[in-house]
Amino acid sequence: VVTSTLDDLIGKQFDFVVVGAGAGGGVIANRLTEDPDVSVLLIEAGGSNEGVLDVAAPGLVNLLVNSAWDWNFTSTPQTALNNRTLSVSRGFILGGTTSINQMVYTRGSSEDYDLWANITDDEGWSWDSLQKYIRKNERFTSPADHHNTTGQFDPDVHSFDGIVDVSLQGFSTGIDNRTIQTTSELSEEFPFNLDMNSGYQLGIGWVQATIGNGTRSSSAATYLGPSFISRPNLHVLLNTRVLRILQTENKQPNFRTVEFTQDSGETTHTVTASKEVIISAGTIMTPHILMHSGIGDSEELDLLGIRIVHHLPSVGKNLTEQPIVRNKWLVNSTDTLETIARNDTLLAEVTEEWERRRMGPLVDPPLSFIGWLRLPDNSSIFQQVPDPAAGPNTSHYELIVTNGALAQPAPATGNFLTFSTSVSSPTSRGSVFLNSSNPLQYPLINFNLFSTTFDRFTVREAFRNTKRFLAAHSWDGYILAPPTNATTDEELDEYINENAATENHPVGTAAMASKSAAYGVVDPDLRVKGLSGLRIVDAFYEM
Ligand SMILES: Cc1cc2nc3c(=O)[nH]c(=O)nc-3n(C[C@H](O)[C@H](O)[C@H](O)COP(=O)(O)OP(=O)(O)OC[C@H]3O[C@@H](n4cnc5c(N)ncnc54)[C@H](O)[C@@H]3O)c2cc1C
Repeated sequence: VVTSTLDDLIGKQFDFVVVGAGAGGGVIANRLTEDPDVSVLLIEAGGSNEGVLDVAAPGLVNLLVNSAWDWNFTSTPQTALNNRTLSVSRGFILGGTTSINQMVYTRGSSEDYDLWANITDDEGWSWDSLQKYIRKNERFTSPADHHNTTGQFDPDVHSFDGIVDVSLQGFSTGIDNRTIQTTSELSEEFPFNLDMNSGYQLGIGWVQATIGNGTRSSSAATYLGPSFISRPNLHVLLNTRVLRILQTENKQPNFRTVEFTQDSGETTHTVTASKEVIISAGTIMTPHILMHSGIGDSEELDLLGIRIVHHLPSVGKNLTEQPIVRNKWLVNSTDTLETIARNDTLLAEVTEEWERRRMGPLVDPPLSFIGWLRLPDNSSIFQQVPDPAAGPNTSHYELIVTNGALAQPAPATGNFLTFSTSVSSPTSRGSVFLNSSNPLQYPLINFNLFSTTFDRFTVREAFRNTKRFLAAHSWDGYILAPPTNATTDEELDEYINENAATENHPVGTAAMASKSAAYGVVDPDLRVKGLSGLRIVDAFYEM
């Protein structure tokens, strides 16, 4: 049952109540209801994804940021970025952020998972242990144009019978050959990687995206899609905002009661799970709900007049984000994204092609290659700070190659090539904290971007390295002008400070730590430390 009407649930009892239907919530509600004797209520603040063209058509993804499907959060002023505030997107719709994201299917490096296992003291989080779940999730399918994909991925590291569709690019772009040629021309610094999802991520390779038949394969379309949603034991309540989790019995510390509203707080209701509540509201809203429930740093919550029920100081701390700069080169071509974006007739034509045949430029998100790269081992930064990457085969920065400008709306004139550079192993940490004791008010999100010398050094070097990539012969005659003439550290910093944004990959505010660690929000079984009845399943990260 998918409903926005509370009356549809009258008389029903739930073993589990899951808060938030994004990546984490969709999976957990689906897996729990595999057992017909287990009943689940999944509560989502946003509305249905049904029939939303911009969500379904991958090429329209840039219209989703700052739309009605986005929570539209804003960060606090970022000191290192000329005090600019940054927009923070999160999906406000069934499927959560998987309904508005860029769909890139990135598993990460095997060393990242092994670090989780190490820190949590739980082998279950290692790369090898997680393989069976990674495979259960993935269904690798043919791209929209059904081209021959030999040499573009490694079938051995994929599964072909999971739940979420994954495919390679389905519409080739004018820069594909030049990019591939550069990986042989400059193979030492920018090697081709046949499949960056093998556990060995370093190099440049073809993007794999959570797309099937040219259509977004979100958690709403898959785990909560037609094959599962009619289960009589699965209930989804839309347009419902969870405010707090309440202590169920006066027996501390059991939290199984969820308080919510459907009319901006005018009336509130509660539902109690007979077994457990699972919060899957994401990196921004999970700590927000916990803190309003009195679970957090007691001194800090006291200042807001929130009654403390469980002192857990790590809640909302450790916010980790990957800063990105979208570097835009002016190019000598009209075969780029802006040609379609600024011509309404052409846009209507490609939209019709997508609607009728699931073909054409709208079958892909606006990127065709990704690179995961490291600073050289002898970089001067490593004389000042230890290498923060999870291991020697894990990247420090990411390159994202787009055949056009990513600005929305498209620039009025000119054609572009964007090489976005992002710090993939950032060391800056920020926090999510409350603005007031009113759970309907948005929290204060402070990423604290570029508060470390490592992040600053890496973003500068990533830009310099990108310039070397584009100086290869493969790009002869293509590039007309660089995004900036900056070359010194000071000049580059000015450019970065005006142009850096968040990559919308925040993690860490409900961090996982070992059972014995005094810090962390959840243990390796995802139970909130020191409480019973309450787990967190969303974008976590180790402290
Ligand atoms: C623009 C953009 C592009 C991205 N691109 C990529 C990409 O290409 N590849 C990739 O792997 N990742 C990408 N990401 C990140 C990725 O989508 C997220 O990391 C992931 O979806 C996080 O999953 P989650 O379950 O933690 O939270 P979400 O998917 O955000 O789910 C949380 C859900 O909880 C709901 N919720 C929150 N608060 C409440 C409340 N109080 N009451 C009820 N419901 C609530 C939300 O509405 C939402 O549905 C991108 C993100 C953005 C914004």
